[in-house]
Amino acid sequence: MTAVVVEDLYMTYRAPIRGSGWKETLSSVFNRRYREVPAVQNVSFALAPGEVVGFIGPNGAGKTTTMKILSGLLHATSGHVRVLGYSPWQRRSDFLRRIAFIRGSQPVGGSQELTVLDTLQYQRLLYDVPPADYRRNLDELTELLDLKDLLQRQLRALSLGEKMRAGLALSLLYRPEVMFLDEPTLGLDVTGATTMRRFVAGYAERAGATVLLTSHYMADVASLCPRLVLIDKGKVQYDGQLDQLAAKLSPYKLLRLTAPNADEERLKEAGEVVEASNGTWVLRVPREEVARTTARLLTELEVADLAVEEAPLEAVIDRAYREGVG
Ligand SMILES: Nc1ncnc2c1ncn2[C@@H]1O[C@H](COP(=O)(O)OP(=O)(O)OP(=O)(O)O)[C@@H](O)[C@H]1O
Repeated sequence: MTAVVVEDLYMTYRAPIRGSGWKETLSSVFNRRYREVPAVQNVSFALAPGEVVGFIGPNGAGKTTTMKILSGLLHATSGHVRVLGYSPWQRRSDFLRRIAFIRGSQPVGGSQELTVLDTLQYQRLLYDVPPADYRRNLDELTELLDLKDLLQRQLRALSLGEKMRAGLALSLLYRPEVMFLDEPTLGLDVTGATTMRRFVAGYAERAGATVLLTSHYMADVASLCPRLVLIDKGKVQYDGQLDQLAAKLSPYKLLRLTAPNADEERLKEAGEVVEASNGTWVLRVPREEVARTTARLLTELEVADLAVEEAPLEAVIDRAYREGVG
């Protein structure tokens, strides 16, 4: 059984055309015209239960639209979508109890005057969480998300990182089996983002949850997602393993070499020098020549340390966005 199935998904928004200037604005009130904005075109992919998959693409690629369709907030123009066997747009309560859609840009909705604890209790009633499960889950989430000092505070008084932790607790209180995470580390500091990643990975593993995650931060993708679905202009450009994408798009590897007495001119013959400081060099070497170049450097130089690294993921993804995956 697959957790999420998307086949031939299309979504077109109907956006009103508004004129500029008061005359045109007034006339567009009485004489409405619309234009069709294609957001998702022929998207297909499937997620197995327990898979954690990165859903990435440049701004406006169609990621949030797809997630809104998968969580039932939007009805697709056409195509076939199933999440845990349900049609999401029907928004049946038993479906909603098994999924969570968490957005870094709006981590907690509802009244901002309520305290975190009140909101959690309200959530318990809304999602019909049995009292014993509620207490157990709340204790666990309080510990893992460091919520103790936040429980009595009003939502409106929380920082972005604190709101995100509260938002996660609200969504995970009912133990969803599928999570759609839309930029969960948006605006978080380094520690906040690391906590978030660790928490998501831990929850997915413990609960066996399926996770589809969008992020513009490659550190999220690299640390959480062995598989990527890359979309651009509403179409899937790549669906496969992250490391295979890196191998395909980056014909180079980096050799990080510490050799205090090395001659830079000699190193330039081995590869392009991209960094040099205090006896440590980073050379960019064509992938197919890495083994030969490494062996040569080790025999010719007095090498204190040598490591072979993949090109940074940012560079790989930037290339995928600019030039396509091909
Ligand atoms: N309510 C709407 N009405 C009209 N067009 C929309 C609407 N929402 C999104 N779009 C358009 O649909 C396309 C896809 O938008 P979407 O928000 O899904 O992209 P995204 O990949 O999530 O982008 P980002 O990374 O910037 O959040 C864009 O061209 C966007 O302008």
